[in-house]
Amino acid sequence: MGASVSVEGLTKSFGSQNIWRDVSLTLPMGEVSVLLGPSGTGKSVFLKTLIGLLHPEQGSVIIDGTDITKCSSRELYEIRKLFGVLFQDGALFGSMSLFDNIAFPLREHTKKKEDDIRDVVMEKIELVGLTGAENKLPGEISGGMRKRAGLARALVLDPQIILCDEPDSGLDPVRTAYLSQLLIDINAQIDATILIVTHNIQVARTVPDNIGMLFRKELVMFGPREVLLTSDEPVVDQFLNGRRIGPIGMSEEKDDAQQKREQEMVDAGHSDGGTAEDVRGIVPQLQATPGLPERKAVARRQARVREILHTLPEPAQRAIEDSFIEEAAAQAKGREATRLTRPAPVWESSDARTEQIPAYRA
Ligand SMILES: Nc1ncnc2c1ncn2[C@@H]1O[C@H](COP(=O)(O)OP(=O)(O)OP(=O)(O)O)[C@@H](O)[C@H]1O
Repeated sequence: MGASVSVEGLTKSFGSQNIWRDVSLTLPMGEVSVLLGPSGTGKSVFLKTLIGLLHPEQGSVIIDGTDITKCSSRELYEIRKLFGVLFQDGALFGSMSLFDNIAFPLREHTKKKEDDIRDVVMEKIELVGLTGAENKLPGEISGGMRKRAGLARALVLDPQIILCDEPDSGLDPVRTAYLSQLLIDINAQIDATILIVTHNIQVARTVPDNIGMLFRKELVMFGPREVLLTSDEPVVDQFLNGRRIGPIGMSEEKDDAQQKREQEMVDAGHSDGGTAEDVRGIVPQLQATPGLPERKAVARRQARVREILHTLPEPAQRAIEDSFIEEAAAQAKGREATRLTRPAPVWESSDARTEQIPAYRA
């Protein structure tokens, strides 16, 4: 089971520039969460604060019972072993091969022999579809490959908490789909607590159990996907629909005059940049690959939603109840697919791997 992550009253500034203030949330243990927000709202700063790379001015970050804003550097070193982090740029050492980059945490934090390290590293390299590229330097491969190498490195210590900063940026849609499936499958297998920062609306709508939104230096909302995907909160609505109309502007927040001008243009027939269809609503969540354990996170999240269902607007209640029925049907189909086929996950069978994940090849 993943470790718990709880932040309370967190405030971060750089000099006189306040990034966000009074952020409180708990990442539900063993569930997948996504953090959204316009560029520059401090999502990466938030991830770095969770692992103690940046120090907040106020508030606490409790990881597995320890407040890392106040603990000793020795304790922080131990706590960091719980984490696997995929940084935005992959953060690989430029002078080391991919193999050595991925082996680095094992050599640094464990006493494993080189043979065992090789087994773990090659397993993770296969998992992310980089077999054959292990001797290359980061400068010799594409940005998407660097990203996948960063993910392999984030997974080598079998982390209880996985933080991914824009894992999909620089990836094509097919690889993004594989990556989304991979994160869901990892969660099904080890029940890790996962936090993903992304701008990808498709990922935000189909992958996480919980969604949070940073805007105007505050955490606007954080909660189960059912609640956010049916929310009328203007910022959430605008962001999930990728529209210009709404409180989010190109640089900072918009003033009323600009909002009015944009609304007039849309009323006159000019596209607002979103799709014609309203993409809000609860779309089915990605299921673990048939053959893997069912995700325990789903039942835990639905139980939380049931507790607050009566507090939500009527249309949201109806949409959520329908989504529960759909989810139960999808899970039943998954169980049936498992019973009929019992396929190994794609990366566990070498034959299947070559057949099924060519898209991950270098
Ligand atoms: N070490 C630092 N020193 C000073 N300012 C910083 C530092 N790190 C980040 N910032 C500032 O904090 C703000 C938030 O940056 P951050 O990278 O967290 O945004 P973000 O929401 O992740 O953006 P994007 O979606 O574009 O990646 C930016 O104004 C950035 O310049």
